[in-house]
Amino acid sequence: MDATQTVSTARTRALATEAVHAGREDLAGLGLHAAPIDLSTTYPSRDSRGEADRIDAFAAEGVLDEGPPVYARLGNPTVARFETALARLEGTESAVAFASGMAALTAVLLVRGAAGLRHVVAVRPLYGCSDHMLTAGLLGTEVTWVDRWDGAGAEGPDGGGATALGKAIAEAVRPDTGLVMVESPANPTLAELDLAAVAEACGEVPLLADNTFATPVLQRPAESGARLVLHSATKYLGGHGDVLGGVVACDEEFARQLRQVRFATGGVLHPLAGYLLLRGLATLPVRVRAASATAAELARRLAADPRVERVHYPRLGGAMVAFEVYGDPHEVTAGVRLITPAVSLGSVDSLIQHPASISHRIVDAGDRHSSGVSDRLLRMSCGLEDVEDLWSDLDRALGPVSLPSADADRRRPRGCEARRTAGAS
Ligand code: MET
Repeated sequence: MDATQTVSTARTRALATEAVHAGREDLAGLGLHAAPIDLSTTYPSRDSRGEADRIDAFAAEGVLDEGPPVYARLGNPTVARFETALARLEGTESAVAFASGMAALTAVLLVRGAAGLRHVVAVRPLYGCSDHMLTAGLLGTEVTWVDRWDGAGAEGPDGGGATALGKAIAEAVRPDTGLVMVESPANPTLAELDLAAVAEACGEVPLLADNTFATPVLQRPAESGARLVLHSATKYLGGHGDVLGGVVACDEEFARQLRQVRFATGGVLHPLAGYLLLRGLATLPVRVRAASATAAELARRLAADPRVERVHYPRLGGAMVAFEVYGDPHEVTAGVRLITPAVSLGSVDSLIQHPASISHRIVDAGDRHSSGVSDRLLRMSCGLEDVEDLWSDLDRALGPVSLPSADADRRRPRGCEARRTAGAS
């Protein structure tokens, strides 16, 4: 594979600088400013023997030596630039990009399944389709759910629940466990967990942390011991709601296996998507910080609003807010005019959706409820609009104040009290 794909995990430059320059270091030498988009599906060579050797090496090792990738399903130079940049931001050796976040998760499960390690330990809530893939055993996997609410009270990194959750995970691990999977902050409740404690509890089993909501701007799970960092790149990495993609940041050994699965299954990222994702990374720190400030302010206002029963906002911060209304949540999604009523997240414009109807519809209602996904929960992705305009839209959509007696303590935003400043450096 292209030499730029494997990078040193030691980052010497600040995150904002890497976001703009990683994966592009050779451009000036090429006489270019913007990254070139290579749309080739195949790559000519008059040396068939040489190509045979390179294909053998890829089949055995998941790595191509220098030179063109033979065929676009093995690799693509534009996509490789995005992979290099994302690996640098997450502080991992490598990254492997896919057509979507679900294609990326599929590849991870196939890698482990192929090694005979078909058992997965997972913590709810997870994104609805991830939950469904594991619950239904679509890829021949078997899942043991460890519910973060079960007796642990493990709602935050600082709670004693971290130990209980770690214990529950360690107890759930079997000889055929190939993966432990978590989200923090989780989709859609924004529940957090102590990634370092979970990684420790995993022992030798790789921990996959979905970092889609936090992004490497707020949190780098590899530094806490996660071997695999998953992103739906469709969200904050792309940042403009116009590109679908997924990526796994990890060590080079795992990356080689992922590339082999990607070649076999064909879930490749399109080069144009690779270009857009690379471009999206350049503004990631600025977008995430600006949208997070807006989200924190909206969380504060929602928490003080008598029409809102409960607000979920991570201690870590971030641009997502979830809240439970006393009234009909469907009326709120129907009532917004500036905010887009749509699933997905991470775009420059704000989106709101009802998880029980869309993102988590496919999860059994009982499992949704027991993992804290109430039918009255709304999930909002804050964009870059002015906070006052967003608030007036939400305020109008929430409708008239007609109250059950509101318990101020219940309405306090979870996590806000102990919220840390995002430490992106
Ligand atoms: C197809 S529904 C969900 C899309 C996206 N993963 C979200 O959580 O919004």
